[in-house]
Amino acid sequence: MQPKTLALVAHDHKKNALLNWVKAHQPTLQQCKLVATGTTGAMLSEHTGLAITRYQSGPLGGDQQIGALIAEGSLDALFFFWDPLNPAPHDPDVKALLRLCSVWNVPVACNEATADMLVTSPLFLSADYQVQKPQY
Ligand SMILES: O=C(CO)COP(=O)(O)O
Repeated sequence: MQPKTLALVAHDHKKNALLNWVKAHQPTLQQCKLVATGTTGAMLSEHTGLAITRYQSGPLGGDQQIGALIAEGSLDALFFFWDPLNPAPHDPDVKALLRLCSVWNVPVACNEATADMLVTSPLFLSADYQVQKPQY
């Protein structure tokens, strides 16, 4: 069974929240393949030592690169602590990424509470469980 591939993304005002969340769940997360947008990935690996594949920074296309993983069926879940209180210049990319999660039935957590539930879910963690991809 392949390890699950998880994407970790946070806007600047949410990066500390994501770091704290990652530290709290590090034993589980280190069994997964982790990918992230550029600045988020650099910050998380610097402070946790986790191996994280980094894509471009979000405003430079990183959200779209993670979206491409979704479209090719290579992502098992997205943890995206986006900032509801500050506008992002690449808001269309943010919306597109969240939209693809709905299109492809990819679990997505946008805050700590949902992220806690997803990453501790026996269903999600079970080796046999595969998210059902819709047929188009
Ligand atoms: O902007 C982002 C997501 O939309 C995150 O990008 P960074 O991880 O490069 O800050």
